[in-house]
Amino acid sequence: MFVPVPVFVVAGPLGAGKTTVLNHLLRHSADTRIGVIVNDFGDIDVDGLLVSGQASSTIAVSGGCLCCAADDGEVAAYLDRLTRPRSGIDVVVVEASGVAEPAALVVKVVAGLGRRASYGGLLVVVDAEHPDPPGLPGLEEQVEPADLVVVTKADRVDRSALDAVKERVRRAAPGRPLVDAPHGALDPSLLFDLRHDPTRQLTLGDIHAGEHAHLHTPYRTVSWREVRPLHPRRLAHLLGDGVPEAFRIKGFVEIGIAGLPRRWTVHRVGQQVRVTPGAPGRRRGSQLVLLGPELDGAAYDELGALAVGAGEEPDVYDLAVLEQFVPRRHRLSPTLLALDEERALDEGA
Ligand SMILES: Nc1nc2c(ncn2[C@@H]2O[C@H](COP(=O)(O)OP(=O)(O)OP(=O)(O)O)[C@@H](O)[C@H]2O)c(=O)[nH]1
Repeated sequence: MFVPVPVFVVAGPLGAGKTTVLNHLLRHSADTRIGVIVNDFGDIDVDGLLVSGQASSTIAVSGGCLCCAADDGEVAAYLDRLTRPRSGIDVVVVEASGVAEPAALVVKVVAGLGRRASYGGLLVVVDAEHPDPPGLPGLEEQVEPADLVVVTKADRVDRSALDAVKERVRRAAPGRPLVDAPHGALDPSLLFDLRHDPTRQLTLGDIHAGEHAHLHTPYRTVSWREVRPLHPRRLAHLLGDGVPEAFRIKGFVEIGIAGLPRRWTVHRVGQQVRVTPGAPGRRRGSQLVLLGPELDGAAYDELGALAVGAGEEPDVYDLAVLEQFVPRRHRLSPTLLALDEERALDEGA
């Protein structure tokens, strides 16, 4: 019997943890073959690179928001491609960009289903630390159309703040399942067994299509590439608070210290900064995307100063400054500094 391929939408504001949840699902979905459509608002396809290699098939769409795509057929064409019988895909997951309006994206997806796909439901990711990022629809508006609400970053807030966020979710999306997903750890069956309640079917009328564009208007994006290695201390400054207007920074960087892992993945969400060794893809150099409602060209001045200059040689002390943002288990500088000290003692003896 022919069974249409369910299509799930994963949405939530910038940096909430959508890609982290999606990657967890991809790694823990056993034999389920998952096709993914990943949408990045910036010109550099960061999320696409972070999920590709794990999904059975990935379509990455960058440089704009799918929910505003002028061409209604765009989503339909992607779904058609992923659900062709020979692709063998069991489930499709669409990851929204962080500035998407979830309801508007769902309408686009439902309109693009065709005969081989069915709408599975909407998972909305809520960041317990930043439930209302600047310039984006508030928490209530985000979760109202959800079929499943997932809370991330409980580890970043105290109990009362977490309870307050959950209480807001319960009021805005009564009766909808609400679960924690620390570092993206969501049981895949919660998503794949989801049944969308058709009585809550959204229509374009519901989302006031005419007003929809306003939600994106305040958000600006700066996409930046550099082929020279970056200076770790200056990068740390930029990620810390060098461009306070950038609510979100993400991408891959190459650090200029001889003999050390050179490519890193970086994330900033509000005040949370995380840098981890390694980066997907074979592209050399650094690629960063900055997003924020107040962002302007001044960001390029900070970015322009990041590369290691002629005659400069960043050392392990510079690395240590960047490593304040690296999880303890990945830090190299404590070992290198201890070796340095030992060597100095030996030489002094
Ligand atoms: N401390 C902590 N960090 C988390 C958790 N979940 C995700 N993160 C981190 O939050 C940052 C952003 O996560 P992403 O998954 O890239 O967020 P996103 O929603 O896909 O981001 P955009 O696509 O830019 O909107 C990354 O550094 C993640 O490691 C969590 O539960 N706790």
